[in-house]
Amino acid sequence: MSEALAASRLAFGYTTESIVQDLSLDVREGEWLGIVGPNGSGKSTVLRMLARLASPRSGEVQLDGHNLKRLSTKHIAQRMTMLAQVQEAALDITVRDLVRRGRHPHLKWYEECRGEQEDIVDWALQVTKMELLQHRSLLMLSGGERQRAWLAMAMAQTPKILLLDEPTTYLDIAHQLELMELIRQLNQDQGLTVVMVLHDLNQAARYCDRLIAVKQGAIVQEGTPSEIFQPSFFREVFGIEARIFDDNGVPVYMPSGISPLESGSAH
Ligand SMILES: Nc1ncnc2c1ncn2[C@@H]1O[C@H](COP(=O)(O)OP(=O)(O)OP(=O)(O)O)[C@@H](O)[C@H]1O
Repeated sequence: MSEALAASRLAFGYTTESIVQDLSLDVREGEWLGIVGPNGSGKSTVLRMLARLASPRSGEVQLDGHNLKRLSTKHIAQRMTMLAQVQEAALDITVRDLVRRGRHPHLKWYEECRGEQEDIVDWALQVTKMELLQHRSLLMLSGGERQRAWLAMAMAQTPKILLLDEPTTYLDIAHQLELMELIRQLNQDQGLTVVMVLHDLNQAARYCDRLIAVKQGAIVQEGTPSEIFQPSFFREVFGIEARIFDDNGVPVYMPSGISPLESGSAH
């Protein structure tokens, strides 16, 4: 399997203080990679660098073997899209118009979104279950509905690589599972490469092929969910004690308390 994205020796900081240091990772084509770690550890920053929304102080990201810095925005948008953690303030446009924006990278400047393009918009609305709300303004949606509208836009972009930052935050449990199942379907049927920051570690273990744990701007552990889910992982990365169970081959953890030694030092 070839690499869809490769980051080498990334460093980032807003001030002289480092937020990310010497971080390298590869994302294979068709893989579902989960990024986990405590609050403020640098997960969103890493994702933003992979999407070229943040420029590394040093190091580089390659998309399909090409330095991201040298690719056009349009080329990148045809290959990859990112659904950010907190969407910008709601716009007064309809859900359908938002989703149509997902087609822009695939249109010539003079082309309008119609015909086959509109079929893709219909498909994106359908798979995200937003058909009934498509004529509603974004201003008149709940947080979860708005989240799904942005996901529909990302789907309409028909990316090969989807980057998501805690996409389930505003969703109730049924919509969380629907979203994860939808992404699984796209991942398995269409080979969509997925990189996802997730706080729910049990969901991460259930869906991701591989996990990387980030702490203080560096990768501290990496492996399949079964390799990663050990009491020492929860203690060292999150500062908690946990028991691990097996649910038909999927590891599941149950927290039992704050680790005495790690207490207060997880962040
Ligand atoms: N605009 C900014 N200016 C200065 N520092 C920032 C800025 N944005 C983020 N940071 C800091 O960078 C660090 C990493 O933030 P980042 O959002 O990448 O963490 P995260 O692991 O995604 O956190 P969370 O799980 O809370 O979403 C944090 O310490 C945060 O306070």
